[in-house]
Amino acid sequence: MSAVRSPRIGVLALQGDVREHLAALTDAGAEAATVRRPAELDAADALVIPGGESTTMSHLLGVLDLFDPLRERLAGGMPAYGSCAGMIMLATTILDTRPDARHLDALDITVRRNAFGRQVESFETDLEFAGVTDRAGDPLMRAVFIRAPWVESISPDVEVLARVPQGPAKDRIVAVRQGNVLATSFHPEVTGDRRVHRYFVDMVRASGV
Ligand SMILES: NC(=O)CC[C@H](N)C(=O)O
Repeated sequence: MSAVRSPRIGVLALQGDVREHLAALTDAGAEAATVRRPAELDAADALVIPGGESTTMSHLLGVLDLFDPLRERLAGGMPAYGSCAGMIMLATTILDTRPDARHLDALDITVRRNAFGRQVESFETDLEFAGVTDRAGDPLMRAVFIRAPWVESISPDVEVLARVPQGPAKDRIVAVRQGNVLATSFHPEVTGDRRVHRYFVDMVRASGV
């Protein structure tokens, strides 16, 4: 009899905080590995798409022959978590992007790129994250936003997990989930708080992959 194995979670390693996501996933109980080639995607049960520049990421996915296989895996229900540019890549509709940028259509939301504008391009705030900070004794979550998108609108089967708590962007949606797909406008990999990665690893386990 074999023990239940840890989920194998790939981190798309084209741009962004790849090492930080690998470390956070390992801390959260997953086996984590970089994904740069189709065979590495095949070997993963689930995928994290880090931040970066979504238009560049879209281009690189095409160059590396990853775009179509990734779209297919997502359409087949592979769990995925996108942070910042990763959220943009997963969405169905992007505002303020380049006409030639492609995206993965896995999350039925409209996202606005660089939505917070110049004055608050990068900022941090403490927020409520549904299913995480509302458990007894769990503190608010520190969220770091870097030229981040926000979610402008969602379809009815998308669950809102977090909103901006105060300031000019108060109540804007910054974390969502639809089935096996999770996305945050902010970067939990940089704070040392592993709760979002644990939430995702739990999602992957529950998906039965
Ligand atoms: N930190 C980030 O991932 C920024 C996202 C970037 N502004 C984009 O549009 O893709």
